[in-house]
Amino acid sequence: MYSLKINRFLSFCVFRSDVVVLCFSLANPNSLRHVRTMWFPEIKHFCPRTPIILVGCQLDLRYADLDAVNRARRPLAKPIKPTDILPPERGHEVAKELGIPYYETSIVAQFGVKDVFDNAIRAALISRRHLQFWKSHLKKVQRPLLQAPFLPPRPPRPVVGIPDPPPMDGEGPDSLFCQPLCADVLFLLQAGATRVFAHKVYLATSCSKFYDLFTMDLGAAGMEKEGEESSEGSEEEEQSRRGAKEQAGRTKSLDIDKEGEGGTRGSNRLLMLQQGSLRTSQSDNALPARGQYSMGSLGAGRALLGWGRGFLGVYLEMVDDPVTGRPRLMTVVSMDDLIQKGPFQAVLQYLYTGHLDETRGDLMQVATIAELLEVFDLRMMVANVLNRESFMNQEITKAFHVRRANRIKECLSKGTFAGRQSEIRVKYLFTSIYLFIFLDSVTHAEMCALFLPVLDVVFRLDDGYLPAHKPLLISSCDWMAAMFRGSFMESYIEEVSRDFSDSCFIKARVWHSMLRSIPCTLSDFLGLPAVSSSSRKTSSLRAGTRDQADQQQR
Ligand SMILES: Nc1nc2c(ncn2[C@@H]2O[C@H](COP(=O)(O)OP(=O)(O)OP(=O)(O)O)[C@@H](O)[C@H]2O)c(=O)[nH]1
Repeated sequence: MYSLKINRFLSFCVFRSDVVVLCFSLANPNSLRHVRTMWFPEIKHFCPRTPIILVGCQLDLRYADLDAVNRARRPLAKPIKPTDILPPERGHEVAKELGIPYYETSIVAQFGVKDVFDNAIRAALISRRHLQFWKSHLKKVQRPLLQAPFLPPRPPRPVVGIPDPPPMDGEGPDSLFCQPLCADVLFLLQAGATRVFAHKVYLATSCSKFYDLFTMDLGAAGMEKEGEESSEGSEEEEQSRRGAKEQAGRTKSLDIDKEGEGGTRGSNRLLMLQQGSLRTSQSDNALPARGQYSMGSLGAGRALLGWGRGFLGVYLEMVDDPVTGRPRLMTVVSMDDLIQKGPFQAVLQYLYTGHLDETRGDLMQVATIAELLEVFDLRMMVANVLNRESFMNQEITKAFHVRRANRIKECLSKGTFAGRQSEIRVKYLFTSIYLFIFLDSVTHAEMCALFLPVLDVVFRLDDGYLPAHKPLLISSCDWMAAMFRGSFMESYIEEVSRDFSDSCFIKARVWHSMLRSIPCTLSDFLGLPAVSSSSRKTSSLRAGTRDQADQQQR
């Protein structure tokens, strides 16, 4: 009965047809089997001369998420299994066996429908040409053509799972100070015999003295001027000399170890700096060889006489990184010979962490240096220890962090470093991205926004550039630390463009993985207008490497 119905149907539909398009589903192997065993023989039986083309439908299901497809189907519909999906070869094999052309289509992907109709027409016209061979307009008709392959849709991005980093409990900055990876400032103590590496971003956010020092203009012109004045013996020079003497006198009065020739050597160096030379103690064997810390090669520097007690001069120089050994441009600060390494390191450590090792035997020297650097809360901590009131120091440590945060907020509200539109934009980029990384720390985010001059890494994202601070990233994130420690290319890549001559670039994917998020674009992610390629070369970003820019200009 069933067969009879089909025969009637076929004889009705196919009779006198020009072409038959025989379809099956690429997600149903039975439908292809029926093509070969039932439909093709039946059609051939009723219309032996009618051309047939074979069409595999629902091509998109070959690349689709079948779970999602099955969920969207009717509840009682038979679910499609991955084994149901037919590869292209199966259709081609059957078509070859039957001697007919083969095409694949998808309505959903809008693929192949035109191919089917174009080639069905060709097949029909070719068939007609056999019957009406004298008709000239049929001579140029082509046979059905091969179908161009389907370009599968791009697969979804793989989900990269990264576990949460272990909690650092404030040890990050401490260990960074002890192992100064990516240091960008070098303190020369004891006429260069002792070197202490540090990170500007930590010092500048905790101590206004260092903030002033690192944001100081180190133009060579200033140096030359000082030199000229020195040779001319002007009034200002006299005043400056007097200042130097007073300074030396003040320094000598400090309760710091005065053993050896420190005082004399310090005075000599003060005099040399006064005369406009930062080639401190070239004759002093304690300084590194190769003239590494003379400012001859870069020429950007300043004498700091009269600027602050304990400081002799500051200049830029290429210095080998203490961890990776690769040369980096660093700010070299010559300190007075009377400043001892141990207490000075204790002060710097406080500026990183807000903590003081109360068991130290040199607390008096620590207090003295803290006073020199105007770190008065540290001085108070020492006083508390000496007065057996060290229980109060916890509050001072808390206040240290709060005060730092407040100071940064105050600067933000005043618009420090936010002179131009592009700078403001960069500032907000900073804030957002650091908030994302240091989820628990608003302080970091805001201080990054402020300290454009100490930027040292630029992330290249899909739709813009994001400058940042390596020390903060390293001390707060193990992966960042691993990346910059030297094992990865990112730790030593230098310079992709002249604007970021001390920068390294990291691929957006790395950054996205770090954030455990795959936003389309940075601006989508942050809800901000994108930083365009033109605006990425803004002066605000150049401010990140202002030192180098000054250098290049000169
Ligand atoms: N994923 C996918 N589904 C398709 C495609 N073409 C048709 N379908 C689905 O297949 C089912 C049947 O489609 P129809 O066009 O009705 O097929 P038909 O052979 O004409 O069926 P009848 O009208 O019952 O004769 C519908 O649920 C369509 O949504 C395709 O290219 N891709």
